[in-house]
Amino acid sequence: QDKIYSLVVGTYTNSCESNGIYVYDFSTDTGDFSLKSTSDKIINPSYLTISGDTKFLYSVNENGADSQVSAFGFNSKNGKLNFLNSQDSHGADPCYIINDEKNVIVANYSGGSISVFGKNADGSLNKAKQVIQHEGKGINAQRQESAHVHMVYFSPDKKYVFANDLGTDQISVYKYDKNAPEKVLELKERIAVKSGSGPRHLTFSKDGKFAYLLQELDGTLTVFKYKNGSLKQLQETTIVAKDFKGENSAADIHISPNGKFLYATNRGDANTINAFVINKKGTLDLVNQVSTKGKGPRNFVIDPTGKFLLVGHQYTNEIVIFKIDETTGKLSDTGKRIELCAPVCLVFTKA
Ligand SMILES: O=C1O[C@H](COP(=O)(O)O)[C@@H](O)[C@H](O)[C@H]1O
Repeated sequence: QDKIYSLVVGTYTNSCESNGIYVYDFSTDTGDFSLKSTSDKIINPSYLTISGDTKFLYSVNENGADSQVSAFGFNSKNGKLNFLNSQDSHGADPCYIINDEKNVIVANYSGGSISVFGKNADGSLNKAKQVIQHEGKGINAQRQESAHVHMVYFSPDKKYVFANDLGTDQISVYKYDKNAPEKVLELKERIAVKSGSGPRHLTFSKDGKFAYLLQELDGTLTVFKYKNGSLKQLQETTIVAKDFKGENSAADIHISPNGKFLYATNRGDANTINAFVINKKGTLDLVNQVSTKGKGPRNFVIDPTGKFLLVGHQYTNEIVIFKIDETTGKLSDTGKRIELCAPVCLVFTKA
């Protein structure tokens, strides 16, 4: 019997014809899929997050200075979305969103800020209860002219929130108090990373002892030992091939559910994905680099059973489905494609 999960995809709606959010059934036995529902037409729900009980979905609506954050009721069986409400994002171009049972937290890229929204019992969102403005710049005049928060991410124990700022080359570590009426986030420290590298996405090892940071502007991949909100650098490697010439635009990073392999993508002129083995010390050994078979691999996801890796291509308008070799970590193209406009965020949840 097939194991079926829901695959939920957030898209841009301003570059081609898209309703916004698309929900598919996905078989982790075969890699086959079928569309089961879409949202009504909404503006650029490029990033989304689903509540732990799968009853609610929260998305950003990237729209310059007029950006919003939206709440939906979600039926993970039939994929139906029921719009609840929207709130001002309090920062231009929100590009990452996370949630727990109490709050929704958003990274505003162009605005360089973080906003925290309390949840109501019916899943809808209150107005922002905390907005933190990052300040500063970096050495890359075009891309680092001001703060650009690219990701907010819970620590494995959810006691901290990490905020990667591409504009200032810093990871800000915030203590997280989910029950606080206003001051949910309190700055613990700011960690400087390589100048001009542009911190973008990070992930933690399965045992929570290591963190892996992907830097967009130069393709650096930094490995840290992690404990109680503190990061200690262990290794600095790269996703850029030695002979590569062209623009880098590193994008996304994830670890396989068995904890053995780490994958990271590069956009720009590369459009590649690197596979690494995570060794016992938490550091990375390169397995190989392959083409993602499209342009603009903005995000990717690994199915919950670890058999398939799906890459969303923002510019070639399709999700490419790779099979993972569970012994070596190598990817092979299944030839299966999900065609849709400008896919960005891919999330698996129970069906
Ligand atoms: O300038 C912008 O950049 C952010 C981040 O884009 P990314 O492709 O590097 O992830 C984007 O979310 C926003 O729409 C855009 O205005």
